[in-house]
Parts: sequence; C-alpha cells; structure tokens
Amino acid sequence: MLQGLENINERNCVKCTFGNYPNGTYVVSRTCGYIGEDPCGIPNNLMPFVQQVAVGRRPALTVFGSDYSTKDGTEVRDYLHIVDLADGHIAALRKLVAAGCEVYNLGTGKGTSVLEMVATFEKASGKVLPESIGAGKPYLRQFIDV
Ligand SMILES: O=c1ccn([C@@H]2O[C@H](COP(=O)(O)OP(=O)(O)O[C@H]3O[C@H](CO)[C@@H](O)[C@H](O)[C@H]3O)[C@@H](O)[C@H]2O)c(=O)[nH]1
Repeated sequence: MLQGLENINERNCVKCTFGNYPNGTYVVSRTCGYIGEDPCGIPNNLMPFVQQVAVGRRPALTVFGSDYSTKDGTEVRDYLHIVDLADGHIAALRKLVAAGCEVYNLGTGKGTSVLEMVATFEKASGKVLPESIGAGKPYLRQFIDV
C-alpha cells in the first residue's frame, strides 16, 4: 500500500509517506537523489553533473531535450532547498502521532527549467558551464507532453 502511495505522483522531487496501521507505524521517505550525494562514476542527475562540470571533472553538460512545451523548451522541475527537505522530514515524523495515512509532496510550487537551473548555478558559482543540447529522456515524454 505504501509503495502504491509513493508512486502516486512520480513527477515530484520529494515524497514523504507515512501512516499508522494496526500492526505498526510507518514513515516512508523518498527523495530524487541522496542528500549530499557525490556519486561514483558518471552522475545520472542534473545537480551532481553540473557540479562535476564546474570543477572540471566532466567536459560539458548535455541538456536532455529542448523541444518540450515549457517556457524555454527544456524540462521543468520543482527544486527545493535541502533545509526545507530536512524540515519536511521532521514534520512527517511529528505527524506520526496522528492516525490515518496521508501523502505530502514537498516543493516550492515554482517550476525551474534545466537552462534556468544552469544559469542560476553559473551566477552563484561565477563559472560558465560548457553545454550542448542532446535528446530528451524518452521515458519522460509521456509525463511532459500530455
Ligand atoms: O545530464 C543531465 C541530467 C539531467 N538533465 C535534466 O535535468 C532535469 C533533472 O534531472 P534529474 O536530476 O535526473 O531528475 P529527474 O529527471 O526529475 O529524475 C528523478 O525523478 C525521476 C522520477 O521520479 C526518477 O525516476 C529519477 O531516478 C530521479 O533522478 C531533467 O529535466 C533532466 O532531463 C539534463 O538535462 N542533463
């Protein structure tokens, strides 16, 4: 049941699922990417990849697709600050005392495109990131272009 709840909205960055059941209390938390992640090998996600390009570990970022029906054609995500993510987890734990089962999606409510995220990173870091446009992730098209 909790697995099903977690999959209700695959498009959100963070999911916290919790509930009280007759045979126990559960909190299930899922984040897209591990906190403080420094992945081995080639990163599969935007932020670690951007960071590795910035420090020269990778030559360039490939932007996955530029023909989506978004403000600049690149995919949009709702990114949130790590402290807000932590606060959300604490709030979820506090909610354990309540009965029932609820799903909370943590986010800012503001979408940020890949190019906006790269521009923000460049401004904050003072580094220009080499980038090129590549193909979009095929499995995501079903969510983005409906
Ligand atoms: O080198 C890269 C890496 C990512 N992106 C784009 O950057 C955005 C964010 O990508 P990423 O950090 O990988 O997050 P998601 O695409 O939202 O994928 C997350 O969310 C999916 C749905 O929950 C999960 O399946 C994945 O494991 C999880 O990483 C997306 O538009 C990607 O297409 C690029 O353009 N270039």
